[in-house]
Amino acid sequence: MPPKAHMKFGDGATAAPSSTDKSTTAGKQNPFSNTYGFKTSSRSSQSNGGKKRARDCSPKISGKGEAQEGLKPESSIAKKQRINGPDSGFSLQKPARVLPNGVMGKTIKGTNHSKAILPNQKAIHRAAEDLKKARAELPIARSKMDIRQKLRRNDVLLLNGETGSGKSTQTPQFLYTEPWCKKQLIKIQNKDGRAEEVAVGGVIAITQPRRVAAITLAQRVAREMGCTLDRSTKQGEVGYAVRFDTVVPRGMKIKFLTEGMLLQEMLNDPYLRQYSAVIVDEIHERSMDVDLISGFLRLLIHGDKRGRGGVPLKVIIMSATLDLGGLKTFFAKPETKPDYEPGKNHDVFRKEAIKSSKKSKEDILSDGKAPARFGKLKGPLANETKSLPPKVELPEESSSEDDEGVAKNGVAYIHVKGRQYTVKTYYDEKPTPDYLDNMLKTVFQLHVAEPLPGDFLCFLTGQDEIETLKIQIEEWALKLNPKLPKIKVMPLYGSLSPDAQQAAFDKVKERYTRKIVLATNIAETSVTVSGVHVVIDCGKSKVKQYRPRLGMESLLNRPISLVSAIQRQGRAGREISGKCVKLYTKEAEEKMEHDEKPEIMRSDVIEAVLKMKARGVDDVLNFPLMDRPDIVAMEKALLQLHVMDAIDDNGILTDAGKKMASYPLPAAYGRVIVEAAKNDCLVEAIDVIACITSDSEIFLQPKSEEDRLEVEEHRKLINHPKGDILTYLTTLRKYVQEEQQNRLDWCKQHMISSRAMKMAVMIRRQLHQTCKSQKILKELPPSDPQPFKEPLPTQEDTLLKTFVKAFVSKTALMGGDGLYVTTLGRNPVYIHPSSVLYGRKLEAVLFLEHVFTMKSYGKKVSAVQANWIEGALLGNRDCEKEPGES
Ligand SMILES: Nc1ncnc2c1ncn2[C@@H]1O[C@H](COP(=O)(O)OP(=O)(O)OP(=O)(O)O)[C@@H](O)[C@H]1O
Repeated sequence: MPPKAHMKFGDGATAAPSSTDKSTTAGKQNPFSNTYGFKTSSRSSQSNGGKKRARDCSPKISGKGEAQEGLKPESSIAKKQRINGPDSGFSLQKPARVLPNGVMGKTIKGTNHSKAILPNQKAIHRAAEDLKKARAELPIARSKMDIRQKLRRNDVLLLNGETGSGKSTQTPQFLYTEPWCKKQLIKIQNKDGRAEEVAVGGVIAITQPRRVAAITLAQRVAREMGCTLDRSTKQGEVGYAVRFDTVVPRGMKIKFLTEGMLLQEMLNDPYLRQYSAVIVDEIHERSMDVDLISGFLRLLIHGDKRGRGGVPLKVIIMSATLDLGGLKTFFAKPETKPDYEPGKNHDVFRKEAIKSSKKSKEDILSDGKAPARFGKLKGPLANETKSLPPKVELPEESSSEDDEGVAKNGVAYIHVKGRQYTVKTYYDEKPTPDYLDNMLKTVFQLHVAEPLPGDFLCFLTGQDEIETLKIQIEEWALKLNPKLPKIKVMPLYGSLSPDAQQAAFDKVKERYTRKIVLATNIAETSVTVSGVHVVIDCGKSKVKQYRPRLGMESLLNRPISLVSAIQRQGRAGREISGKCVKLYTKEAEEKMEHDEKPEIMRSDVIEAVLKMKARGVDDVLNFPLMDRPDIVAMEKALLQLHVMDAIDDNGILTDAGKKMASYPLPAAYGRVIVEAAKNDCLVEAIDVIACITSDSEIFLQPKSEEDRLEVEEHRKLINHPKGDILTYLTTLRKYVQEEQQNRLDWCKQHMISSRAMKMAVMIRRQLHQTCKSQKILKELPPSDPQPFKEPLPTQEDTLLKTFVKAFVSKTALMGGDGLYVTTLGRNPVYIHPSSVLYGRKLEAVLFLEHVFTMKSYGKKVSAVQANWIEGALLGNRDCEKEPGES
């Protein structure tokens, strides 16, 4: 609870809550204490439509107004909302049902099941019509013909446009009717040399770094095109594919999908035959998958097109913060001799980008006027400053075209200037050590000052911070002056259920309420969170870092890059002019790295190498990567794959390797599955892997001592003395022995994430099916619930040995000084407090994850035997020794 001394906001002199940290309170006295509320009518009368609405939304007025809104003529504000916002048009009419794409539907009498809603076609088309005007006003609309022309004459287009200019939603819609986008029946020669007729093209793929962006963009584009899109859609022009959720309707022309899904599709369709074009969106994120996709696309554009019957694949690369120089040379026709050097692009990009950022400092996002609300501020918002331009100019020669508009190097380029709405940026005056505390205060300062409608989107580093801040905001909100708008806090992070994620995007339904979305960087690119006017950026994010010395990956909290700062800022000003409040100084921004190092250069590349091999790349060292990791790292990955039997002595993918690559899992878990199939513990191994690779932690941490004692009591029944692997096995089996309707209670009792368990069950089902189709699982296990069966001690050891085989690099032995040292590298490692083995001294341990905080910790730890490790290192699968034997 916040300290009692906190006054209610609006109680008079000090509206800002007091802080335990006096230094951060200084200079942060709430400047709005006398200006909030609805009395100062002069402010409201000066306001724009949004501010006027704040008055309309005061409880008294809105109470009356809302009841009659459906009858009232549509106000100009409501009309504006309807045009710009996804749901606002219908919120006035109180439909009985709203379809997942935000469009009204009719319910068939006698049923209330959502699938039974017949979409009201007229309403859908009217919604699309209403959006037309807003679409026509997007900056990219002016480039429509140019984009079409360039792609008629060239196969590659680099499209650089500012955040919110309309790239993701409009580009595929400009292209799907193009003549080159028609599906064609083509005769090709198949592997056996025989002629075969295949369909090529007809669909445009557009990749997104994250599932939430793929789904929300698909829904928006469907709405703009006047078609339905939900899980029951059978016919329609727009679809999407993300893990565990694919909607691919008949007649689909545009498909949003995650980068991982496109790579997965390439396993079965290496020539991407179903596509006429692939749009790679947000390439600046430089995930490992996008780097691999870029390499494969380069091979498809410039290589042998026989697999596509000679039909070219168009490639469009898009970003607001695109590194153009390197990409131009990367995709250029080899015969034009671009000065592309694999593995060296990141530095080239960086130099060009920094040079360009320094060259031009005009504020392209700002309208140049001080915003009325912040004109006389003190404290963190006082230092109003102009934002850095997010664009990077393309070097002159690259746009050179012949008279027909054909780019000499095959790579066309378009820069879309401007965005629809302005964004004002504000910086902290001085650095603050506790960004969470700073965020909390800023949220309330702005809440008091900012009119409704106007939701906030706050960027934080991870789930824990988000959940902590959510509780704090909700506690503080209880103390607010009741005249102020209510607050609804919506978390948004990767491991939330899709429905919970979607809720953060929906317009808030409660009256006189401000939505405050607390997000990780999953909301950083591509997305439009409806209703958001203000972005608050903590300036940090969690970054995965490979530590070659330790041979392990860790998650580190780091300042974001300039590119991320621009993207975060770009989440404001999408439906109306906005503000971005940065919880760092202008100087700190100037010192930011231009961009994040590409993932492939800071990660263990074993996954990348396996993915390349599985997609037919024999010579991985010469695969065209924009940036190639250190040759030593690549060789190490090849060696690891060889040790795992994924590749043979000649570097050719083995059957085991093919299987490993087919699971949507890190290579080592794939290896566990292959090994478990041999050791007759496949079903058990799948249960454990499903829990571990669920997208959030299964075991929740008790928040109080009381909770801890209670949970410990319940968890005694699932905690296993041999460690976390067997604890996961017990947990999943105890969970699925419960009837569906009891599972939530069971999870609550054991403080287990019900959401994570549901995901684990889905992963488990997917793995059972894949293994069955690979014939390593004879039959699918009987469906749940099944009675709990404890494995025999020998079965437990077999399972642990199987994991040791795949994770031998993550084992440690007890040293003479009572500390664990890793088997490879001899580095000290400690058992993490979250492990059931915390504090135990054992002969040897296996840990599946590693984190580096104050110390080097192993997580998900199991007790193993030194001779199993030795056996695994020697590749001796049959190294048998009884427990306790020295
Ligand atoms: N889900 C949505 N709800 C409401 N408006 C949306 C939605 N998606 C897009 N828009 C509108 O369309 C505009 C263009 O969005 P789009 O995603 O195409 O831009 P973009 O150039 O790809 O931006 P970014 O580079 O930030 O991803 C937004 O600024 C917003 O006005």
